[in-house]
Amino acid sequence: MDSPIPDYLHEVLSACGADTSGAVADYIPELAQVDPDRLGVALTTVDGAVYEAGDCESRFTIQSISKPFVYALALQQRGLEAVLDQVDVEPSGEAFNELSLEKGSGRPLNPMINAGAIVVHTMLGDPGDPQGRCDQVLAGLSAFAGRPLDVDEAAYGSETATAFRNYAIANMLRSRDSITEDPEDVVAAYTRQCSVRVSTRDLALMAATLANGGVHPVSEEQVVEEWVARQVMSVMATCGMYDSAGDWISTVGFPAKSGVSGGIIGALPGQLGIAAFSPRLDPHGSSVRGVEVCRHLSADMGLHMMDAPQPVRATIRRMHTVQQVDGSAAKVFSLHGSLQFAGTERLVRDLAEADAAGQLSDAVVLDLTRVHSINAVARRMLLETVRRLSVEGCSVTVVDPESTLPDPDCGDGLRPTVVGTVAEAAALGGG
Ligand SMILES: NC(=O)CC[C@H](N)C(=O)O
Repeated sequence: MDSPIPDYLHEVLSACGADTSGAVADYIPELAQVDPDRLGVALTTVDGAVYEAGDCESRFTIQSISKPFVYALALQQRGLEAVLDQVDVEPSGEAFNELSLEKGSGRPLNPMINAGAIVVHTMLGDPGDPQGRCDQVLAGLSAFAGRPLDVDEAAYGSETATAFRNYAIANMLRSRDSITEDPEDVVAAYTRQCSVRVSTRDLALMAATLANGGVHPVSEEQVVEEWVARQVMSVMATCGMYDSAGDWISTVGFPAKSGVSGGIIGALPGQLGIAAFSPRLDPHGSSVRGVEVCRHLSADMGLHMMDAPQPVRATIRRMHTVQQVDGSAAKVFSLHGSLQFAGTERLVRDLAEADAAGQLSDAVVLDLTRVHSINAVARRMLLETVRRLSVEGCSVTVVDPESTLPDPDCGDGLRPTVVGTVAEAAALGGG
């Protein structure tokens, strides 16, 4: 059987392909030369499956899509505090190339607009070493892509010759000591960052690395730590689409970043990296058809982050009573799915209510056979509940054949009995 997913992606491209509105960026002369009809989409799961349709192999310059990744590298190298000290994380509601700084602090508003990205760029490597910085940027972006990338020298030359706006921004930053090097050198190095060549497929893998907590889905390299990926995706969600960020997050609903060469990425934490490419841009500087492709994917595939997940009561699959060897009854709570705060709260509440109503027998069995993961807060809540029940004289047995709750230490020297099946729990009970 062939997977239906590539066929679906082809359908999305046909649905979006007819729209020829917008215009290629021409403030960078080299970008005005590209074939405006190119269109591609790629989707990568966090375990490394890549699906693509259309033009996914041809290369284009990464432009502003470099910003979240270089922000990630700076966070990893300098730490959150040091980076926040220089660049805030507030949506600007302005165009990407606005000459603006935050009132009061004088910092650029966020790292997704040029002012912020230029400062973040200078935070990598050793001060006064633009060459070393460019090497680090290229190595870092390559690690995110999982293959060695290169720089499009023609695009680089073309942009540095016409980067008047960025020179103005860099001079503004220099006048406030937000950057300390020569503004022209800084713009040149930042422009090299924007001129790194990628394919749509590369971008999908880079986005998937963020979605996968900083680990590349194929090379399995931990490119940045999990907290870094979280910080970057948060800022992409609020600032990645510049002055259309609010519309984007309410309609499409996943963290994203666009660039003036026509690329756009989306990262859905724990699930997917998405990339689309089509050079004609809307007035915000984002790909017209790339945005449309993302809208389709989000609507068809249910990718909006704010879509309510399954009702939490689903955590308790079944509640029943079993007879133990000594003839007494034990209450069995069979749980399933992935335990987080809300689902575990429901279990704790049911236990507390049953206890208060005198309906809880002296033996309780927590059956985790069908639970596939327990996060940190759910673990703490479960162990504390076991501890409290034990202190009240209730014997708690945990059925955990796959060790989903390893080392169940409740504190105070208390540990529940752990067995592999409910039958084993009943065979132990009361005896
Ligand atoms: N939005 C973008 O992609 C802008 C990147 C471009 N290199 C610039 O700085 O102007």
